[in-house]
Amino acid sequence: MSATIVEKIFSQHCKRPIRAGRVVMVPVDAAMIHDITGPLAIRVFGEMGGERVFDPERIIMLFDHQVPADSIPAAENHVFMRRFADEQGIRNYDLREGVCHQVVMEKGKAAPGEIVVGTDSHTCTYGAAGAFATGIGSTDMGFVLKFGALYFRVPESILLEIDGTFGRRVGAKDLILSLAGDIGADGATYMALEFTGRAIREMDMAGRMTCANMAIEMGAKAGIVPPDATTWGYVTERRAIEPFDLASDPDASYRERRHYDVTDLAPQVAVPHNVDNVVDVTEVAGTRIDQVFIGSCTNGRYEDLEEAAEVLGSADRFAESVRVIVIPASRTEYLKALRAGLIERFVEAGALVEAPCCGPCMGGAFGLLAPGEVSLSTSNRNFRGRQGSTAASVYLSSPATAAASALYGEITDPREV
Ligand SMILES: CC(C)[C@H](C(=O)O)[C@@H](O)C(=O)O
Ligand code: SF4
Repeated sequence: MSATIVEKIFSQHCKRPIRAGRVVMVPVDAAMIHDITGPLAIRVFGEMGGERVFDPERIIMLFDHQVPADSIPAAENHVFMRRFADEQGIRNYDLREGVCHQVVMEKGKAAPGEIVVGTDSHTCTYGAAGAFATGIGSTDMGFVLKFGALYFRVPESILLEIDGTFGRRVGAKDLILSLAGDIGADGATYMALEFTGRAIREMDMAGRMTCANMAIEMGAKAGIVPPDATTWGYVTERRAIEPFDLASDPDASYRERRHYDVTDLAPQVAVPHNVDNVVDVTEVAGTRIDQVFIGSCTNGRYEDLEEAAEVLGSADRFAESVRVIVIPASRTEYLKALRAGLIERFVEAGALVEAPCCGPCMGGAFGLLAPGEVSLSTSNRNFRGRQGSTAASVYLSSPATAAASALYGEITDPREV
């Protein structure tokens, strides 16, 4: 019987054929917790009588939302989590390595065919590695920490066939914003989005991560890119694993099949205050902005910084009227950008370059907006109040559009720079 890639992943974990709609208890291959959601998960683990975690090697703990600690309660959370890591022997790597999703991917902790959970909604990012990855609540995570397994209702899938080739300065972020605009913030609720087609096949891992990352912005349980040579190249560089075939059967049963072509796609912008409120950049060009944020688990990779630096070109400075905040998503990405001279260019041009963390993305740590201020951000959410005052406005775009806009102090079409 034919199956989607998601049904195959669940079937392999259950060792019997499983189709969408079934509720099954499955073992997870890895579990990620961070500084905001981790403490509650650890407490639930304790309340369940948990003494030892199911496997310290499969648990990834990271600090990213509030680092360095921006309040005494945040510092207390960090202490609590460090103590738990020591007690349990959770020693994957430095807790301050960077934004959780970037770190899980770059350390090879998610691989094709695996099931990975995390107490963060953008855990779906690891679908770029061909894993079924999804965000779960801290209570569920308490159970996972103890038992290494969780109940799932196996989701139906929507097949996205994305054809064409991107125009100059248009890419993965523009695609995923346009999909959010078309499908809507709740258009894929509890489904898996399967990304296929030429535009995806030709996309690098950074772009695939940007796409999978935002599956949740359409309500999806997961986003997944069937593994190909690009995926295996990335994963085998990071862990010892033999490539194998894993793809949906051509006659698999989908909830829906949708076709798109990126050839004529313009740079996209999500306008306040919803991610699915998406327009071509030309419709909002000229909107004055106070802050630009280039970073986050959506667009804080080396490739994103390179895209922004390319738009900056040989210009002396970003516009005086704009605060430009650049945050590489991890220490590894930071070092790559540093060694390539990108960080130097951003600092010369007037940007504030911060150490890897979530930064202003969630308005948690710093970079907050005052009432009436406007931000353009390469992150994934522009909800009211997300980056500070509820009377501020957040627009979302690609790194190229963000850099072009930072140069002129207003939303700018990067194709014109
Ligand atoms: C803090 C965390 C629970 C949250 C999430 O789950 O996504 C955050 O990362 C976000 O982006 O809003
Ligand atoms: S960078 Fe933003 S979206 Fe990503 S995990 Fe951090 S707060 Fe959430």
